[in-house]
Amino acid sequence: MKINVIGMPIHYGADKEGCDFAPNKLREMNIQKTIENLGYEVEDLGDIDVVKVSSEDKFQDHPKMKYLNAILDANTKLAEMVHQSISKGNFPLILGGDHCLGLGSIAGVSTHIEKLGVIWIDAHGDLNTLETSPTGNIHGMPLAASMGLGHESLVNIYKDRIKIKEDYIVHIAGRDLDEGEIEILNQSKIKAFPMEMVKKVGMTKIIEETLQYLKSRVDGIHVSFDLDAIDSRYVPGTGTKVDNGITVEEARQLLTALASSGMMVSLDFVELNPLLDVNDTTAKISVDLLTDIFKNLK
Ligand SMILES: NC(=[NH2+])NCCC[C@H](N)C(=O)O
Ligand SMILES: [Mn+2]
Ligand SMILES: [Mn+2]
Repeated sequence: MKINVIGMPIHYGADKEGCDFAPNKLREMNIQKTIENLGYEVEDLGDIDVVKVSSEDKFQDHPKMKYLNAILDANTKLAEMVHQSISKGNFPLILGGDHCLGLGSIAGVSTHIEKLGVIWIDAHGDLNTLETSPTGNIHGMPLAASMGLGHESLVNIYKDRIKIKEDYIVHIAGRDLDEGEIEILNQSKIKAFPMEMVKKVGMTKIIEETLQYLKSRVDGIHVSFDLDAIDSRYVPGTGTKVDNGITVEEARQLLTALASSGMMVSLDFVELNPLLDVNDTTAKISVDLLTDIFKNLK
């Protein structure tokens, strides 16, 4: 299997500079060589071209969603690139960038797999719509949009249709959801394993239940990993840190188990912010986790 690295240097969804530097940071840290050394052929498809918008103009396209058109444009290009990658039988590794890129990656993967499962690993819900969002930051909206909730421009990005079925979604490590997101989650068919449940039953059990749940329902799984799922004390280099999260070891256990399930078809690795990082701690954790994922990928 060939791996395609796709860089998405975007920070508009977070409205905070820094995560746009992450794809190149990971390249500098030899992510390609590291994966090649595991025996894979790796082709880096480069970066998605993200148009420049001045921060004064963030609300120019919509009064409640920041940088809307630039985000739609970049994610449409990302969706096409992911689509091409999977068409060739390759595995797309999408390096963020902020989590708005889930819009594009899921749109691209979902053109190939009718019953697409999504595992969203995140302290946040990313289940806001423009009505519920307290910030107008689009990185808080991609999961809702992918299942058909929110502004139609986000929902219908790339292809005019809903991208994933609610009951094919598993959410893990949530602990900082906005009021409106809690309502959306409770009314949805998403299978959620919030942080308190991870603490109570342990990661081994969460992995077992996640895979058991999805195996009978879906034909392939897209994993969307937000670094802030990890406890704030271990990951200084991410933009919306939350305490009481999973440990680095738990993240490794989860990601390697998903990789070895034989069902993972694509991966988002998002919200690394090199400008906030301390001595490259978070960048090193990122390379380390990615290495272990590809060591175990089946
Ligand atoms: N991908 C993320 N880190 N999302 C953080 C979202 C934070 C908050 N819920 C918002 O909508 O603004
Ligand atoms: Mn997120
Ligand atoms: Mn998050």
